[in-house]
Amino acid sequence: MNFELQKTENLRVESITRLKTPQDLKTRFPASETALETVLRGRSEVRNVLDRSDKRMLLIIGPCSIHDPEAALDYAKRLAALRDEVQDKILIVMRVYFEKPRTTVGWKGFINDPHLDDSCDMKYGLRTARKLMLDILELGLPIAAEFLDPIVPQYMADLVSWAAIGARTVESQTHREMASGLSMPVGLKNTTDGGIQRAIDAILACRAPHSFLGIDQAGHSSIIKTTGNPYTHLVLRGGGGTTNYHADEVAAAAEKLRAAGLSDAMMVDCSHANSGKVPARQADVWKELLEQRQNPDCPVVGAMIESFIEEGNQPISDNLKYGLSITDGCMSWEMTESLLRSVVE
Ligand SMILES: O=C[C@H](O)[C@H](O)COP(=O)(O)O
Ligand SMILES: C=C(OP(=O)(O)O)C(=O)O
Repeated sequence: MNFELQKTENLRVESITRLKTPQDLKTRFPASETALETVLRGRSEVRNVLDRSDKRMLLIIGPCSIHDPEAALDYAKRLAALRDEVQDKILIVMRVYFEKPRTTVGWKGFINDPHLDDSCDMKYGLRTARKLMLDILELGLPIAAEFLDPIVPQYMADLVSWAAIGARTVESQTHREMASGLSMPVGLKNTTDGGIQRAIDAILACRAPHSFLGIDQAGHSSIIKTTGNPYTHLVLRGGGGTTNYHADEVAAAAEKLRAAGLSDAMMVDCSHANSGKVPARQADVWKELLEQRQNPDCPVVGAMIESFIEEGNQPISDNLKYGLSITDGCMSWEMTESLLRSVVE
């Protein structure tokens, strides 16, 4: 065999397509003063909740994933009005999730495959995602996102007020490094087996400075040096076939955080394993959290709910129902409104 003639790289790569740089996209879709004010106010309010100087409950709420920008903006308009109604008691930030981590394979979210047909038109995905975020921010509604691909934050982290590192990536050094340089507070999910130690390790890792490889605003590969992110915190989401939002589980998690020298201020995801992925059960989790918060020492400062216009979810098809999730099931808008209004009545 003549090894000299053998190709040794890209043997399994079909194509590589260049994209606009992050700077180009931002020039094409710049943030207005109103949008930037919404981002900054959102970040500051979330930090105040985590520091407990703002006693309101933080609520990250919105669809499991964005697949239809029109329906997402429709939802955002309703949520912006509800946010104003409940703002004395609840600080609402909209879940605007464009990236989906999968257990095995599946649709990876709007940025990766915006046309839902495996054409993976990421040019359109990045552009449309940024445009939708700007439209939502114009409503005065701050945005929460999960960051999965380490390149994506360069294109849109400037528009995000709270970010998540998910249960499937919380142990990944790449994601911990990324979170150490993000400008907004970052919630670290417990792992899918329900264990919280990896998330606590992640908080410690994200708070430290790191140096790693990434891209700059011009798209050049670069050495990124970060200072560490002090607003990294735990998000309990259940797992391993069980929940972890009950008072004794929250107290045990708080104890572990304090033992690690961390603040025990944490959030609870009412969905995922905590709801057994039954959308309406999120309401039971939410109500129990409100009860726990009657105790002034309760470490739960925030919650997450997956909510959209219609209740439930649907498989991807050519005939999608408007306002219905194509990933995990969501609580309906009707239930969302009545659940949140009942807190201020
Ligand atoms: O939040 C959404 C899902 O729980 C997550 O993306 C994993 O989904 P999967 O187990 O269906 O792949
Ligand atoms: C994937 C998500 O959550 P988790 O990482 O907890 O599974 C999510 O919130 O969309």
